[in-house]
Amino acid sequence: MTVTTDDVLLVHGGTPLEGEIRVRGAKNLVPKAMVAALLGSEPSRLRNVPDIRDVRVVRGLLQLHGVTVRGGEEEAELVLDPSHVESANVADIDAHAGSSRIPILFCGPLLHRLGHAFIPGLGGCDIGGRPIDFHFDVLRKFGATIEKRPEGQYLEAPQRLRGTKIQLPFPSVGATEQVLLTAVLAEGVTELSNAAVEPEIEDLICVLQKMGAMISMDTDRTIRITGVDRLGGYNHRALPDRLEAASWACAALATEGSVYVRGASQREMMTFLNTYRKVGGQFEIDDHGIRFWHPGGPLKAIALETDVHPGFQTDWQQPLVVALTQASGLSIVHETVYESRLGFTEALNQMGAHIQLYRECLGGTPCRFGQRNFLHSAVVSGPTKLQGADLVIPDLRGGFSYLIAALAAQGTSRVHGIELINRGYENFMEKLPALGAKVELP
Ligand SMILES: CC(=O)N[C@H]1[C@@H](OP(=O)(O)OP(=O)(O)OC[C@H]2O[C@@H](n3ccc(=O)[nH]c3=O)[C@H](O)[C@@H]2O)O[C@H](CO)[C@@H](O)[C@@H]1O
Ligand SMILES: C=C(OP(=O)(O)O)C(=O)O
Repeated sequence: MTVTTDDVLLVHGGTPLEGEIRVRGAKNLVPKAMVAALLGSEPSRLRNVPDIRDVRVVRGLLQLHGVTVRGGEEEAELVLDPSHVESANVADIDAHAGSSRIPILFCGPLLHRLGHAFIPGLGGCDIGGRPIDFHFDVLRKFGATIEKRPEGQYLEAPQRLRGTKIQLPFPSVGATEQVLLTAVLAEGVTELSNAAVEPEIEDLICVLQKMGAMISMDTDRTIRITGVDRLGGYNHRALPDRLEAASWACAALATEGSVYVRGASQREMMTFLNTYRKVGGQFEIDDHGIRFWHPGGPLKAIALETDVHPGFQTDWQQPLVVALTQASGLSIVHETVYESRLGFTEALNQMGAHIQLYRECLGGTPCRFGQRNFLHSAVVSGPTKLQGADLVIPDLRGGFSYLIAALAAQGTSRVHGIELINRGYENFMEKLPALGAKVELP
């Protein structure tokens, strides 16, 4: 990884985080709702949009495809007008290669509108192989053809895409969204089984329904979509970012502080809240947010298994592991969604944590990774005193976890690669000092 000095944050640890911050719309919904606007024949309004890099990347991609994107009347509102997509002269799409995972979701909307699509190489966090085979299998079932080219994938729809029956091998969030964004304008009915049902997917379904789509969700992970001929625009307030909210909750716990997260919502965080309580963290919910705090005394070790919704979300795992280094006893963490999401613990060990990784499934449920030699289980023994260190951010949540560890540690840490955190945490450089964190740019 290339590290530049202007991408470094000095963190002087040992001060509890105290105060209030606000979370806006979810990183894992907002960019997809923006892509959905491409399906409409009228402008859409998206509210509660965070100023994060993944949103800026998708804004750039949409503009490249002829969508006019401007601020709305409300603060944090975007108005997306797709009237000129057909006449857009798409150039320089390669500049977006590696920026995020969202370009793959342009396939369905572009195939419907233009009959073809070009998808550059994808980015996103390096936490596993992250193949896109389900996406392409799904698109072929709708009738698309796909040609791999050195600079990306070229897709064509020789005729109108047709609804189909699909069973996902794993409830993939991205592949479920791919099906939704493609099926809504396809001819006939699509039945998707083993779908992901994360809150951000439900919110995307709400967006599509507002546009005129016909979608029903059964309790057994089956989603049925009846294609329509035309979709309008939407006016939607994005659901709050439950992942960012949980990150601040873990920061409060690990630094023995108290943080009110304005905008956090209980419904999407129930599983996290139960786990937080098991560890010994406390929270109080009101109509506008959730206050999270460390009540004093020892935290409790727990057994934790990540899973698809409604299980414990994998993106909550890394920040919580930092808090578990402060719990008394042995915590067991079994990561079942991404095969390489525990590598970030090596740096925590350099700070004084005791975390041992295992290839076996240490949770109650054997997962896809047990037989495949991946270090995907961890035993965290605590409590351990953390010391400041030189840290290089490996991925988005791992990066925020390093900030938490540096804030909880004695002494000063140099955290390299902080720009990556802007992908998913709005204004974190302002939020940290607002909570009393002693941070400075060198
Ligand atoms: C932008 C966004 O919303 N990112 C989220 C999304 O990622 P993303 O949509 O990429 O994650 P998926 O749910 O698709 O991935 C889950 C698992 O399925 C596998 N898989 C996925 C697609 C595929 O074609 N083939 C395949 O094997 C992946 O390698 C992984 O092991 O859901 C993840 C799981 O909740 C979250 O951690 C990410 O924050
Ligand atoms: C894994 C994540 O995101 P992405 O899919 O965008 O890499 C994340 O938000 O933790």
